Amino acid sequence: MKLKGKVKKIIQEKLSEGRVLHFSLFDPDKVDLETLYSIASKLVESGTSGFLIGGTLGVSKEKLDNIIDILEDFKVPKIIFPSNVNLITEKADAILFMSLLNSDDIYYVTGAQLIAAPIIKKLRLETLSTGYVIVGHGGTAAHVGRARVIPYDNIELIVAYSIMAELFGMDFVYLEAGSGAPEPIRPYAISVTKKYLENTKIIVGGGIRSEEVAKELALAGSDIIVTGNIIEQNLEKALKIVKEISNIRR
Ligand SMILES: CC(C)=CCC/C(C)=C/CC/C(C)=C/CC/C(C)=C/COP(=O)(O)OP(=O)(O)O
Ligand SMILES: O=P(O)(O)OC[C@@H](O)CO
Ligand SMILES: [Mg+2]
Repeated sequence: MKLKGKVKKIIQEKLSEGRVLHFSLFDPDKVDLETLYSIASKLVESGTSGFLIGGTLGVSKEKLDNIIDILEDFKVPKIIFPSNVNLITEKADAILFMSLLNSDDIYYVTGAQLIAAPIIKKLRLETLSTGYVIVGHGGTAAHVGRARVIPYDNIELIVAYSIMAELFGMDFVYLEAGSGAPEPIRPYAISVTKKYLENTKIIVGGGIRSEEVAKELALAGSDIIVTGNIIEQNLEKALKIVKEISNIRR
């Protein structure tokens, strides 16, 4: 189902009900196209609120388009999680229009966004403006994005970057520990950051592999929790995480 132009509204409505959202990340370089539909339907049944589609290495627009075609029927938004300008497709409902705020490479701060902006405008693709901030382990995204990775326990820097995102008027700040990170963003970092933000919502992802951690991050103030690897590695566990998050009311 096409949800273009309605994605931000859907997210805001769900958050205003006191809910915490779960987004499922599909990495086009890793998903098995044979099982994708059934995995997606189990995730939707368990309460996932969105599909993030994106990856760092090995991701082509063709792979991206194939995945969105398979996910088309689901009544949850298909949102591009871009690693570069080649991953813009009108098949998606929205794109995280993101800037890697702690990158040392201007390309990932405003360079890719300059190229992408006119294309996105022409395609009338809905944008979720996002300050992408890589913390801790960082993973492939940190390497490719030449991020000056913030230590897990440097709360002051995490807060400062999050305030930056808000002062830029961004819809979201995405606190990223990196795909497959050995440990996730600290709940304490979330709860402190939450105190400083009025409008910008917090997305957290990277290394979230248990219901307990997901619940802690949700109760600490995360608005959207993203899991990727656990879906690929242990679907049962992933579904438990989605259910745990979906049952939370703040
Ligand atoms: C706005 C547009 C079109 C582009 C912006 C591009 C930016 C800012 C990129 C930041 C740096 C970067 C490489 C981000 C990747 C984000 C992402 C898709 C992470 C998930 O990647 P996984 O594929 O799960 O990680 P692995 O490759 O380690 O599996
Ligand atoms: O794959 P995981 O470790 O769940 O991370 C999700 C996302 O934050 C990766 O960019
Ligand atoms: Mg990948």
